[in-house]
Amino acid sequence: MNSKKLFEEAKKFMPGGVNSPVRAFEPYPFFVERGRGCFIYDIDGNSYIDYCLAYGPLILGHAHPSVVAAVYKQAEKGTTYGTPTEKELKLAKFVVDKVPCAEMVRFVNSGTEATMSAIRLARAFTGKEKIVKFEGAYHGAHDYVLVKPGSGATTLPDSVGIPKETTKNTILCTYNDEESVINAIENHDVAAVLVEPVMGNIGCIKPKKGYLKFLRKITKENDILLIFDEVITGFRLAEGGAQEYYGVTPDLVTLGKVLGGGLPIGALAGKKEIMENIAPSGDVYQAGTFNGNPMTMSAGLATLKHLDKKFYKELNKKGKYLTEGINDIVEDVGIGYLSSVGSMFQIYFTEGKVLNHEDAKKSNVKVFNKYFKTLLKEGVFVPPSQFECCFISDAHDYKILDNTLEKIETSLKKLKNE
Ligand SMILES: Cc1ncc(COP(=O)(O)O)c(C=O)c1O
Ligand SMILES: N[C@H](C=O)CCC(=O)O
Repeated sequence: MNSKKLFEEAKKFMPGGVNSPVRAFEPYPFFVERGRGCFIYDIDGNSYIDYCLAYGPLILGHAHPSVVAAVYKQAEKGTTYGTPTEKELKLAKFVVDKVPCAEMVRFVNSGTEATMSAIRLARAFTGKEKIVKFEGAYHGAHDYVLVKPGSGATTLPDSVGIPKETTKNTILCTYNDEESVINAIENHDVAAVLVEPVMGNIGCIKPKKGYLKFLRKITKENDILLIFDEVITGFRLAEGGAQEYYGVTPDLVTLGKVLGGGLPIGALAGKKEIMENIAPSGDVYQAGTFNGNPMTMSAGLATLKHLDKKFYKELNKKGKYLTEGINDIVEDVGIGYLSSVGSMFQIYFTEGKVLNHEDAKKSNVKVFNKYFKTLLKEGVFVPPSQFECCFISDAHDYKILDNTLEKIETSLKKLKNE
């Protein structure tokens, strides 16, 4: 069966034919046969250079030999026990060692669980209920944060099925804008400011100079916890994530993606005095059958052992090479606006800078969709939405990057001439 037929069949058995909305694109998503290095192969015999990388986790590329070996070795010993293993301790020590704000860690199974638990913890610790979130930021698919979210929900109305009682405590602010945060804090008793330090679910938007420092200062002065949602940026921008990259230390961090080496994971970490409020040492309930799963811990450890300072220097150098190349193309051809940081990037089809959700939403989605389809035909897979972010892995070499630049140029020239 080919992808088209499988998708028709899948729609009969799974809502929309997929298990996460962003995966469904027109006319049908390709069904994957396998992945290797920077390539993903579909069941129809096509291969693509992959810049989606499963939405971020695959920093070493697909099926890295040391990750495969670690997972295989663990599988032979059992896949889950419901009782502690030394691997959890090793990964927790790794996080504490590398991530500036992390003194203790709780492993969960997804970024969604991580932010949900971090908010609960922040509310318990501060005794307050309101949280600030930014328009266009995505923190997973739970009720507290599905208010003007990014990612697959960007172009949809806010999800139905969420009680108003739940979201009345979620205060929306504008990213890269000081005034909206000052107003929110003046008018509400805020427990926590939750921010993606780099917005990675509305494309890719960097914090303007000093913005994260401003958030740190204003939260500290008002007894508000600052939570960095580093599900994307954690172990992506630097060993210590965005907090190391930008030199701003939050009170709590949520992690996921890269940390699990391609297996499902989430984590929350932070100062000991806050983290010790989590059960069983404290009264904030958090639990999970698969928390700290040994398969995930193995994949995480096998991945993180490659991620030292030298690794990020090289990865970010590749990021600079590719994005400078794209920027030149965008300027020469006269279409698109590139936004990037480290090994993360996105092209918007809009005039002027993209500093927040509103700017991003001005992008011409129809043009983006054409760009996506042309690139796919050329053998390059970027996430199928304007409001997702592209990633580079260690497996993308310079020859591949040059090849990608040629294909992006072809695709943008086609669009320009239409
Ligand atoms: C910044 C951010 N937070 C939270 C999440 C939720 O993570 P998950 O999809 O693992 O639940 C995501 C991605 O989905 C994310 O990008
Ligand atoms: N933007 C999301 C995570 O970063 C994409 C993953 C998903 O929702 O399937």
